[in-house]
Amino acid sequence: MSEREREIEKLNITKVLKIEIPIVGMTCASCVLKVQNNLQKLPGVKNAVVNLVTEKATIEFESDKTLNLKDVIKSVRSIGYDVAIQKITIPIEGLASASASIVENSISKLDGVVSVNINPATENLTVEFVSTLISVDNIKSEIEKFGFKVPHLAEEDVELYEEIIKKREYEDLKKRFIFSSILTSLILLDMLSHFFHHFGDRTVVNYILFLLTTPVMFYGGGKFFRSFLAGIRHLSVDMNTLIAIGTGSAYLYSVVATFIPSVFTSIGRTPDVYYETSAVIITLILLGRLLETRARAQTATAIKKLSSLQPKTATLVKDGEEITVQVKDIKPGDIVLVKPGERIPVDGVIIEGYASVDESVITGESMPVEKKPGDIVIGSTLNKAGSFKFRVTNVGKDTVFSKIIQLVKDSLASKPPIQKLADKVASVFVPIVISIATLSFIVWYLLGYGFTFALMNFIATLIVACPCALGLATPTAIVVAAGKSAEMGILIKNGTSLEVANKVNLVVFDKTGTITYGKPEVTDIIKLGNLTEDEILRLSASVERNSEHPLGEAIVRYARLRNLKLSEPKNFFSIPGQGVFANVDSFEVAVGNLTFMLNLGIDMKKFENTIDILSNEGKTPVFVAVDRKVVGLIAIADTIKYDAKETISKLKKLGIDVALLTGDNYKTARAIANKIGVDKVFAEVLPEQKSEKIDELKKSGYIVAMVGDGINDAPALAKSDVAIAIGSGTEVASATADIILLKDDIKGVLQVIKISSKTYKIIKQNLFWAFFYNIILIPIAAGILYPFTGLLLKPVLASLSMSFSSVLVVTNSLRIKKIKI
Ligand SMILES: Nc1ncnc2c1ncn2[C@@H]1O[C@H](COP(=O)(O)OP(=O)(O)OP(=O)(O)O)[C@@H](O)[C@H]1O
Ligand SMILES: [Cu+]
Ligand SMILES: [Mg+2]
Repeated sequence: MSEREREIEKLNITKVLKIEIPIVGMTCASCVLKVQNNLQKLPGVKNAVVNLVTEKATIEFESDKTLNLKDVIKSVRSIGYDVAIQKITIPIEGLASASASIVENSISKLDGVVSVNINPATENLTVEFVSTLISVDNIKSEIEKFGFKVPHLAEEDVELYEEIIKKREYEDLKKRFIFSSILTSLILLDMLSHFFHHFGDRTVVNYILFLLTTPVMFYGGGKFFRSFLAGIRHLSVDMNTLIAIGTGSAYLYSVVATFIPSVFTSIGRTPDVYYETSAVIITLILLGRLLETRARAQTATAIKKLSSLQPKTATLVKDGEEITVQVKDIKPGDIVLVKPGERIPVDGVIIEGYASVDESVITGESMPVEKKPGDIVIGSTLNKAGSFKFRVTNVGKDTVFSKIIQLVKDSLASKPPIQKLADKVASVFVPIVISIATLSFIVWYLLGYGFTFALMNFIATLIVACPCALGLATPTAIVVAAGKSAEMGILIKNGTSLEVANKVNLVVFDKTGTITYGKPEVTDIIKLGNLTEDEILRLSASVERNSEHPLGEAIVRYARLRNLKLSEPKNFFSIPGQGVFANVDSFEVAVGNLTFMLNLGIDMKKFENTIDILSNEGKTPVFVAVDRKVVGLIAIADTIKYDAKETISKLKKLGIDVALLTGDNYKTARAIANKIGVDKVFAEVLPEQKSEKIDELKKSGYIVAMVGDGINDAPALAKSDVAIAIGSGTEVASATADIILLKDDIKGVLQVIKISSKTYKIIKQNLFWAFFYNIILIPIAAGILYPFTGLLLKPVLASLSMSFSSVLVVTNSLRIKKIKI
């Protein structure tokens, strides 16, 4: 069983619920791990994944257990981080103190509500809640249940709220940075001028430096120390530990030297101070975080843009009148009017009028699609011209567009294997670094290089080793890649497939509906007996009426086109991969391929030539036998997709093998394969054998991407290493696939492979920078090269390079946006 099959099975057995919680205050890979591990310890939690870029924890838990939000918050807070909690104050008219407690009670029981507080004096209700779990509207309608009137609240959008928190955090960071940098420049000014050293009293200077540095430490770097202290209580270490120990040790030493210099003078040492080291490091780290936050915000722009495309209001037609309503109030069955230039609010079926719809938000294809009554329209797509009414089918979370956004968001909560490895390393990294730094301090001190020298190496080692970039390496790349591909109409459901897609060396294409448009048409009718063409067609179409096979549909359609009157088939049965059989009028009619005819005991020798001629043209010959006698042959052909040939030659140029997999006869398949430049053809494969074929290919050493329609080909897709479902724009969720191409052409396969290899390359570069770079610099910072070359890494340089490495990693990830395909 493949990992995916196992996953599907797992999902079926115990129903797993998933919630998303926004977390604030995480800075690095070890923070992510700490939060993850802590959440995982909560009872009932099956899995917790934290994304540093979206700053969300996705918690999966068994549905028969309830997850207490308070426990989640407690668990997050206990290690020094916080859940982003939104607070809203709602004025409620006539809230008597008697009913107040009832309202308070029922609201506090809602999922996602953290606390409720009623102030009877001001008639205000204050609710703290987690915006990913409950909306202001939910709270509002709960209050209204008790008959209170809630005034119109400012349209509080969940996404928007997250922006506000992020912005507030950013502004806060900026304030701290500006404050620290001013004080730090004063400190450096003093250092450079040596003014006071020449003219002033040394202790006075130290006092001034103390006064300048202390606010930098505890206001500027306050967060690092708070998280450090919270971490100590749980014996957990992270980036903050390194920064706090590094800058704290220099600071503490200086404080002692300033206030009780006798401690040092008594053992014959000068009471030196290192205030500037601490201040500069803190300021540089703040600068790095500031730049990184800015770059990080850009990584998710594509996804944000996607969410912002959902319209807020719509025109509802009710009793002949047009009223403007909120989109969230629309229900299935409602009739909605859409005018030119408007976005279609939800999914539905046109009942009146015509439209020319730009579906690029879904498919990435900007050519408008013409729509008429009976056609499906998808919410959030743009009506360019024409105005129409449609009946609503899906609203809210059920719309295609919401499902797409959800899939994109889900993909951000998954980690590719390469990151799991990095996580493992990160979890042991910090304690190891602390040991190395301590060891280097002891060694240098014992070797007699002096206290200052030992201390500076100690600090430099701690700071340069900070793994903050490690936590950004993968998620930033994945967020950019997910956004970029969504823009092109590609949904990558998980990080693993992104990693595997990059290693694929064989792409297997299903034929019907994948290489071809899947709308086969009758091209020839050949008489092989006494019946007329129309009679051959009428009898076969009468049988195929009951078949759902595209070939059958083509025959029926053609018969209808010729206005033939079809009969009712009796005793219908179909044999997958062969054909169909039924009694029509007084005849026994069989319609199917050569195998089917042979199985019916019909001698087919004399038709071999005809079969060859048609097959070599890429047509599928379908025989019609009446009372076990072949009376005719219907040739059916499907159009090859316009971009098949080009895409396949580009895939081959990348060194990837390409194969065609079909139930159709070998010659027809071969002819089509030749037209598009495919060498490997697996034909006459019965539907249930397709997955065995994939298995076989995998065993022979291929890493197989299977491209199919996601519905008929589900078993074969499930077996492949990377399952790519094509053109299932409206079936987003049902498709068994890792990657969904929303557009009905096959270029997407090439794009997927290019995006994944680019992303994977960037992730590898990022991990290298974030990690090996640290590993190389740690020994240098610890002073290993000093005895041979005199090379050392000053603490200030160490903090520059650490800050630089996270900015570099994020900026590098942004390069995925620019990929050209
Ligand atoms: N309803 C039918 N009417 C006529 N022929 C049929 C029917 N069903 C199957 N066949 C015959 O069996 C063959 C194999 O069918 P199958 O559904 O396995 O593959 P396919 O649809 O032709 O191709 P692909 O595997 O690429 O989807 C068809 O090519 C056709 O010759
Ligand atoms: Cu760091
Ligand atoms: Mg088929």
